[in-house]
Amino acid sequence: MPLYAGIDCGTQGTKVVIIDTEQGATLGEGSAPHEMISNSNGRREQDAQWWIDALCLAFGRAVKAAGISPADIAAMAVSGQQHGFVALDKEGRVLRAVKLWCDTETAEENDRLLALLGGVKGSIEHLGLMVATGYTASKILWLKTHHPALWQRLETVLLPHDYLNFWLTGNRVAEYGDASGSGLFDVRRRCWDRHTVELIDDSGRLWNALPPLVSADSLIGTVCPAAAERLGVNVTTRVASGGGDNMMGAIGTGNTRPGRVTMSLGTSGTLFAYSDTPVISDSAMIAGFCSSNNGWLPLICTMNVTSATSAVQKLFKQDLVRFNQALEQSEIGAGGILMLPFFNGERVPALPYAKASLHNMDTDNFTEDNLCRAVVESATFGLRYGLDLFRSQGIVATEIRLIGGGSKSRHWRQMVADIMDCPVVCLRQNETAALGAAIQAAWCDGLQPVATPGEPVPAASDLLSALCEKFVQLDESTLTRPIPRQQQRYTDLYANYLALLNKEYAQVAL
Ligand SMILES: Nc1ncnc2c1ncn2[C@@H]1O[C@H](COP(=O)(O)OP(=O)(O)O)[C@@H](O)[C@H]1O
Ligand SMILES: O=C(CO)[C@@H](O)[C@H](O)COP(=O)(O)O
Repeated sequence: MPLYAGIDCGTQGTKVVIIDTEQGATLGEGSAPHEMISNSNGRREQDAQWWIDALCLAFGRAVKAAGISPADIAAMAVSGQQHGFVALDKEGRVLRAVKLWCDTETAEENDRLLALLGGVKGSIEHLGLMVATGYTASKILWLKTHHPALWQRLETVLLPHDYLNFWLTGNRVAEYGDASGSGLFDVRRRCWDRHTVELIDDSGRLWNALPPLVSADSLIGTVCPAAAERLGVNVTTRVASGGGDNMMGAIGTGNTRPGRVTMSLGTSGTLFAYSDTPVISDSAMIAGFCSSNNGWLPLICTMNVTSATSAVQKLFKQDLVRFNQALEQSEIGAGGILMLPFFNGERVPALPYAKASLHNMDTDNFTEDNLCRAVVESATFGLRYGLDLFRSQGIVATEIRLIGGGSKSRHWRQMVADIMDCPVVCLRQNETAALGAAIQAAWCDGLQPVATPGEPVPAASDLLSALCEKFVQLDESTLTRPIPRQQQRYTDLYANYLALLNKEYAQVAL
């Protein structure tokens, strides 16, 4: 049985999807949550061991749901939240808690690095993108500055998905798509950028700590005995390159060729579109990352989507049913309340030091329902800001493929359609990053000459298209079109949001 597993280590949890390529079916899914260490300095960290424990739990649940023996899984791949910094010592021990993509404690180090690179222009010249707070590079400079003793023990720099690959196989490698979000990688030449690396550290320690790069269509090894025992798989189970979660979300939404736009309403909000050629945009806010199918993936990321909505949900001790009720019961515009949802600083626009704020409250509109609506509207306005940047680069969205936890809410889907003035649709398989990883595992495995003895190895892009065709299906029941009256109302409200943003952050070029 040709079975493949996809593992997605997201911010809030790990999800696993198991597929059967012969039947073209998803057999089972499992998930397990993660904790987060945070403080008001912008610290956002996780213990790498939590990911392994969640992986094992979610994997076991998916295997059980699929009703298969894990020993029958031919290959697997890992998708991971981007930009985290896993620092390993020589023995493969993790040196400290992992700073995540949403950590803004290293904003100062990012400012320093950006200045050393020669500002936005210099950063784009060297890397093809602007280093942003949240990327791995400033976290490395932070470790060197604040923890010199740990710095002396740094042997390898890994991203979250690379670390899980290391746990699975014992191999320390990186893959182009995820590596392109490190801030140490030249997206045009697809290699580590020595100049940037040496601005952080010219002793050779950092350069030597960067793992070799592999292309997205590679297998990186087989499962090592310790991991095989915990997962119940064979030591012959192959592990594919894997990639960043947005890169895998692109595969899992069929966004593997130009002309499609995916939007994710996860802990972060993202917007991305595939390109066959490097995308060095006029706007430094668009990150021209590489994809995890050997192309490019221009991407916009906002830091406050379900992280912001869950903060309000938690405040009112609501479950998701009650939260959605609040969206249903409140009116467009939240009675006039406007929020800037920057609980966590922000990447797009580049406001790493920003804090969230509420505006325009009076005794009438200050209700639980309005506050719930205000946070969802503001998080969605943040993505509209991103979509306008895409549109200004000629990236056309005629239909948005909507993924991430928030896309499960029909009220939120309607809001996205109205605010973006574009139809939106979800996928039948909601865990698109985990599905993308499972597809990538099948893809890499299918490209091996030994996989189908005697038969020619298919062209890489043909095989990937065929797999996407088989597994990526739109859920037509979620197709949501803009409602003209609501869309018009949101045009005005979005203008108010932009005016507020400009007023509050006039000192920043927005
Ligand atoms: N029906 C829903 N309505 C609103 N928000 C939802 C709904 N279902 C899930 N979510 C939000 O989505 C979040 C999880 O999103 P997800 O994309 O899985 O996160 P990540 O990949 O960043 O870990 C949950 O914490 C919750 O806030
Ligand atoms: O930083 C980015 C993209 O540049 C984030 O999108 C992370 O990759 C985290 O993703 P989720 O946990 O929200 O899926």
